Amino acid sequence: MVRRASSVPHLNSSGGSSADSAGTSGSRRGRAPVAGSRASRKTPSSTTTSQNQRQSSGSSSGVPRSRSLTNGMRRLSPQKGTGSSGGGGGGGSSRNTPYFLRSRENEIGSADTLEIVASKSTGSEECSTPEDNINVVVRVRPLNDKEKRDRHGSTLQFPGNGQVILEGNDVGQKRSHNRDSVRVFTYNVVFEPGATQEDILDYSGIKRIIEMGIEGFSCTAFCYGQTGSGKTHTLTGPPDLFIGKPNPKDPRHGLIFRSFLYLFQLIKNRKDVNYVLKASFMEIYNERVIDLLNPGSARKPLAVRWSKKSGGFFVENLFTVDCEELDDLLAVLEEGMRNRAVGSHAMNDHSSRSHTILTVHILSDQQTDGGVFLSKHGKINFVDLAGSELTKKTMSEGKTLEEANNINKSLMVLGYCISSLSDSKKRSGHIPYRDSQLTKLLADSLAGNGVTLMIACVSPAHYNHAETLNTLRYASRAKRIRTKPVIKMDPREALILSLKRDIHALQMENDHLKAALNLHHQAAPNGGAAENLLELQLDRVSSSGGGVPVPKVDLQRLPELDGSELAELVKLYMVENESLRQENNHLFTVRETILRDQEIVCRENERLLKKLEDVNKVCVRSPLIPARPAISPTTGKETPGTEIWTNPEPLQSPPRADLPIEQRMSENADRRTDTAQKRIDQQRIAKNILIMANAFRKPDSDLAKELNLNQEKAHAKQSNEFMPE
Ligand SMILES: Nc1ncnc2c1ncn2[C@@H]1O[C@H](COP(=O)(O)OP(=O)(O)OP(=O)(O)O)[C@@H](O)[C@H]1O
Repeated sequence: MVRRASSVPHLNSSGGSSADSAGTSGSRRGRAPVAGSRASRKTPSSTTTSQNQRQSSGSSSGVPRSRSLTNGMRRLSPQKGTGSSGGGGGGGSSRNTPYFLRSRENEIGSADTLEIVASKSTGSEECSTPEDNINVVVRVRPLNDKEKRDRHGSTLQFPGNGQVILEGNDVGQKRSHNRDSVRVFTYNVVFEPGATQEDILDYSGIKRIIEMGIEGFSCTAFCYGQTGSGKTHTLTGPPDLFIGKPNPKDPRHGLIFRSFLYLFQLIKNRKDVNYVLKASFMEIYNERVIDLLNPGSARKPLAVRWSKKSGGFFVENLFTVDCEELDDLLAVLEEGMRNRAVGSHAMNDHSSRSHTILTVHILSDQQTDGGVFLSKHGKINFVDLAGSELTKKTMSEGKTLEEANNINKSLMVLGYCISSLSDSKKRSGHIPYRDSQLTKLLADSLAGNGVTLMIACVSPAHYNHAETLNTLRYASRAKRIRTKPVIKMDPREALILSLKRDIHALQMENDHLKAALNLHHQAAPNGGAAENLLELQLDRVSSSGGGVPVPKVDLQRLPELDGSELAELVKLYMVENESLRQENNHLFTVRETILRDQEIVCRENERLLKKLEDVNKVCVRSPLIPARPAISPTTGKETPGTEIWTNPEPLQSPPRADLPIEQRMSENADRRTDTAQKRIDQQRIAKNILIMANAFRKPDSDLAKELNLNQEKAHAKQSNEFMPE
């Protein structure tokens, strides 16, 4: 039986355009004035809207504002497993660990680690990033009441490290001895049955997806799994949340609701960017695409077409609603949830009978430092797939059976696509996207230029062993798929931005090197040959960099420039760029010389230390001569006589196993970025130069003491920097 909302209030339409039609190129968009609330919003910012649509939009149930919602979110701290979960039976080692386990490999790139690299040679409009694997996490739901009543045990164990062990299906005495039937799967994160909805927000990688959506990437989060495994629960929470006015503080709210809060939080903090949000919500029911924001009484299906311009499929005439406020996005979610096709069968009272796709388009305009405007169009798809089902088990018949067949068929096509994409040999061949509406619309997320998170939902119960195994295999295959996320932007803007970035980076590098060398210059005013050498080098550097004129352009007028002027500007930038590069090369040569000198001094230093140690030993052995005061390797202060000099102990980081689990988890996630690495390198260089400069200044007798202390401090500081923040 299919239940639907009887009345369907309309929301603002984007003039019947497709989801793809929310183009961005070159246009300026001001942020629409923030109206008091969803109810008070009368006029859509950029769309034609009929009167009844506006009224309906205004009449949607009110939800409190983002501020109060955000405040209502509690901070997560690792929790212990509850007895009620029933999952993870026999897992032993994980019983008292947090529900989420460590991430195993690279997580999907975050907005801040993904450097935008515009293709300068072609002026391509795609700012690309390195290839990335699809991020796959697994969520295991708790045993439900019926399963507990029927005494279904758990078939899953959680050894940690992103692993899940599926026991054999041969329930009974042989189970634990039959090693062949035990399978181990590894994912980025595994959420055990006790994991909360907030855990999924915090640890699944969805936050990065949202950040990247804001940065202009095309992102997708989708839930896959058998019927009743918790997909809808994970994405939206239980269905009764959407009956009447939802309580924003309800801890059962799913990932979509929480993602909206996070999205608005991020947007609020970016005062330098103008954002325009639009949303659409559709379902694929029996291979027909229905607009959940405007299903109409006949639920007329919409056509899925190929767009030459965007190089992807899109749904024609899909409603796209302007969302100026959080409330508007929440209204879209509520509306779609009310209109989607839900049915009941033996395994789930509220089974989704369709695949749903909720898309949030994020259009942004940002003025860069140089006055250039950047327009980007990111989007985030939340996909709730209908569950695969064994019709014998669900006892589907009639309409429900037809739905089940369509669901299984489209999931099978999705499976073929995933399987082909995960196989490096088949990947370049034919991928059967066109065989189902679902795969057409997910094509970009799976193989294209998007960033994708797959949440595989499974049941721990023994009687679902086969389905759980299927899902885990499906998820493992998906994990092997590699995508290459790109930001689409205006080619002119991309080229100029990229050149300006290069110049900025080179200038920083240049300034830093100059500062480091000057430091030495000041530290050794009466230095000898080395100082002269440095001065010579610096003179050479400044004379080589001085001849290039810095282009002066009114960057506000950049869009008005014609082709030749623009080409001239680009040429100037490139010349400046080249000159800075040369200057930096010179500076690097100077640095090399200094480092070589430093090495010589270090060797001398070691020789002196050895000598000092020998002298100390002799002093200690002699009953007549009191031992010389020694220098503490840790404090650098003199210590009483009997103590002899010892080389400092190497600094040791604490054993990893002693760290709490969230720190072990963050060790992977917080791995050092290239920028951080560069910063550390720069600090290291500066420190070395300083040490050497001081060494030149001091008389020989102090050399050993001074160098040793400085090196020790530098070492300790560097070790600290290597620890995750
Ligand atoms: N992690 C969980 N914690 C508590 N209850 C859960 C969890 N996951 C699922 N459930 C409950 O299990 C039942 C089935 O979940 P849900 O409807 O989300 O499954 P589904 O995978 O979306 O199924 P279908 O494919 O049939 O739509 C619901 O009653 C839901 O509240």
